[in-house]
Amino acid sequence: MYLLKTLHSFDSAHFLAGYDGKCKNIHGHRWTVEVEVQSETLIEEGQRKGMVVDFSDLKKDLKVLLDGFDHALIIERGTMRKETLSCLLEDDFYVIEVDFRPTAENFSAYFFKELEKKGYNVRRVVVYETPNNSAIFEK
Ligand SMILES: Nc1nc2c(c(=O)[nH]1)N=C([C@H](O)[C@H](O)COP(=O)(O)OP(=O)(O)OP(=O)(O)O)CN2
Ligand SMILES: [Zn+2]
Repeated sequence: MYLLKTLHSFDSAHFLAGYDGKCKNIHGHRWTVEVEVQSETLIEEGQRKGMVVDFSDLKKDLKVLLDGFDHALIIERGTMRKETLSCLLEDDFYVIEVDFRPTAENFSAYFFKELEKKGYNVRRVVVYETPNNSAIFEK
């Protein structure tokens, strides 16, 4: 089995609603996302001969996906008072609402599925919330 690995990072703020501790407050991370794709075989012809996928394509797709979250405030839908959210949006802050609690675990599953939608045979996605703490979603 061939495995290819690449990583990319983004900076964003989040908070864990209902968390009993400091993570209930809005705070930021430099999230680093490591992606592994797999294949039993290599491409046999053309520019990508001898490759699982072209690193350039994988890097570009991962960057597009992650850059969408860069410098955003990521909020689990329904966990911020409507008025507060409206004020942030009116003042032109970049806010993204997601349908999951924004933990490293949920992000790893989310990025895994998004990359699968783009056609990659994804083996594993690791999301580092800090250099020491990471969550993994794998097949
Ligand atoms: N299993 C998980 N546990 C926690 C997650 C998570 O995504 N998955 N997330 C958090 C918070 O987001 C928090 O920011 C992490 O804080 P902490 O563990 O305290 O990490 P630090 O490195 O910032 O800790 P210091 O002790 O301040 O260095 C919590 N748990
Ligand atoms: Zn956090």
